[in-house]
Amino acid sequence: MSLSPSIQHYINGHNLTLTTSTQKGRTMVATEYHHRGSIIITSQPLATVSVSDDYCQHCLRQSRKTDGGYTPLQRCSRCKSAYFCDMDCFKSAWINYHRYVCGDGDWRTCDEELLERAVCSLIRYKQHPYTPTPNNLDSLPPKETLDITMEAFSCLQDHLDDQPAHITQQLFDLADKVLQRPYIQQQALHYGIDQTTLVRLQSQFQCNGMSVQDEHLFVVGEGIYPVASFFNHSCRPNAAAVFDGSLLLIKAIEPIGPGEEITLAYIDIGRSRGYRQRILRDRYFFTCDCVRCSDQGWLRLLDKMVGEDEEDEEEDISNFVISKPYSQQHQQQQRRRKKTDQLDTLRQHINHWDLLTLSRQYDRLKNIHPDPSQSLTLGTFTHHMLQLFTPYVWSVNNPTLHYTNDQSLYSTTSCSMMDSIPASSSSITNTPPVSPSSIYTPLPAPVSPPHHPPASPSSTPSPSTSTSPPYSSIFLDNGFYAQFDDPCPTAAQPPIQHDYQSILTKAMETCLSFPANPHSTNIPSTGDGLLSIPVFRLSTLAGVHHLFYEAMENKHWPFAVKCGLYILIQYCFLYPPYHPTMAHHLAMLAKTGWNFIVQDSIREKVYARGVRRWIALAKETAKLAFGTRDCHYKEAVNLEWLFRREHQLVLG
Ligand SMILES: C[S@@+](CC[C@H](N)C(=O)[O-])C[C@H]1O[C@@H](n2cnc3c(N)ncnc32)[C@H](O)[C@@H]1O
Repeated sequence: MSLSPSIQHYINGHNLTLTTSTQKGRTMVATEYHHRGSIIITSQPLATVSVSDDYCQHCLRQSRKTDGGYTPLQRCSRCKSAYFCDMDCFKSAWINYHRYVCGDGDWRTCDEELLERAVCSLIRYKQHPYTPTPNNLDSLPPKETLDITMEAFSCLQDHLDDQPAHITQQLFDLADKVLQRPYIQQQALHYGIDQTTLVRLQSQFQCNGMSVQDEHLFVVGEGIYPVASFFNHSCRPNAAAVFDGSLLLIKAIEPIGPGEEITLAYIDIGRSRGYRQRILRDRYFFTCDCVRCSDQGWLRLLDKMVGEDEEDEEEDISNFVISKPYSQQHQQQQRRRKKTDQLDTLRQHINHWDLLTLSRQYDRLKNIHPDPSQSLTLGTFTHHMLQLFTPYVWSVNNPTLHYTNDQSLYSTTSCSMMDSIPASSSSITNTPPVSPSSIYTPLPAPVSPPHHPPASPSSTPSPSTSTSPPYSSIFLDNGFYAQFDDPCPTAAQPPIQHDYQSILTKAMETCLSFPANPHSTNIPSTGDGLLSIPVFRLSTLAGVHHLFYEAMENKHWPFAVKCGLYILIQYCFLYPPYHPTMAHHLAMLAKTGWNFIVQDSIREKVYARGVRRWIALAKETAKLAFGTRDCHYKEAVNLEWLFRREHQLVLG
């Protein structure tokens, strides 16, 4: 379907263009350079549904920040069941939808409410068509007016012909039900909105709907975002959707050059290949051919490495079946027992993992490898991969980060932090651990070219002869530099590749060379008397996630730090370095690490280096993934300030 001139103008005004391909349909392509962290375009919702009473039903914010702090949500005084930020949100919600359903006592499914809301929006638009003001036509970048949202909506793909018959029947049933609502019936008839229209709408929702997330990546609602729906999917996307309330922002998580397609991930890319393919096929009706899914793609080894997690998926699916036959129940019991056993084994690995010894042993100047004849433990896997990944995965990706041999690591006079110091922190004299409430942020269900020229072998300092190791710093572009006690890539051992793809490829090949790869039938012992576990597998990651939250709740920081480090390594494989999920995890790791060293007044320098690294990476990643107004960034700035202020006290 061809696009109207106003949508074309809107898209072109954001340095984008829509091309068409036979394989993917419309494809959003950059016409200019979009730098990493920039907002490519925003998208207004046509309709949203909040899935929790903790969020405003209109703007999907949890509570609104005012000068006096946070204002709690207000309950509708009539129905006492709907919550809103304030009178403005309440009035808008009332006009759009709430007035029809307030106090009617009916329970609606999410799909049903979304359909009703969308139909109400359509009717309202037909009643009051939008007239553009000259201002809107001239502004650059152009604003998303209501007619742009509605026009984009009118040409969304629907894949109605691809729907199986039984699903189409369900769509017809719901369409019937919604058309009988008194507040829809007459108006729908008047404007020619019939059953077929509603069936098509639902099919459009299926392949264009988006989950709305809060700043902690919790799903808080579902929404239809017509402009954002022009973007295609990739399991290695170069852009990500983040939300400011109900407004969707598409952010570049990679530098995107003119002519490059801009892609989002429709599903969690932390899931297995089988899971992703199934959802993309059943819900979006296509087979993904991205760099991770295609046999020729540079990331093709990843899914081989992390394996399938069919068991977990089967469990997810069978939880929806209310009455299960005996054999199914028995199978479920067995699976639960297996899961408990798996968690016990993981706990043993983590308890056995000596963080201090392994941190010193796997020093980046020593070229220590785990024994290739024995399977990896969680600890040896994590420390071995840490050598390859951090901070190199970030530094090769970001031209504003670079290395130096500056040795003024602990000097508080070496740079000005004043711009970043939070006003409230200046009076702190004795720093407590970071408030647990700010750290209990559950994970979601459950981010180029080389910038460092390869060094000639002769320029690589030898670890054994080097008296002053080539420690490195990373400069952040706001004038502050966060220094890393890590050798420059040219000096690090095992050798660091000089571009992102090579780092990941090398890491995947390294992992797969160990006997504990997920496809080994006969996994040897770990050499530590521990049961072998498939360390790179997604089911192991899921287990460690579980233990991470458990440890944070119990304020068991050393245990939590180890889980957090392992999860970080897995995320380095699964997510691009500036992906929101990565930023969120780094923020938690930084807080966990800080609590670890502060609570027990730990003085080991190797720990301080680690914590400083996580804080700096959390700040850097949050800034680009979410922006500087986001809570992750502000928390990292606070932590950074605390760290610099307190490290003298903590470390002596
Ligand atoms: C949200 S729309 C994206 C825009 C769409 N290409 C269009 O023309 O409107 C989702 C649909 O686009 C197509 N699509 C998205 N990503 C794709 C991909 N990586 N490969 C093939 N088709 C894709 C599928 O048909 C999917 O159902």
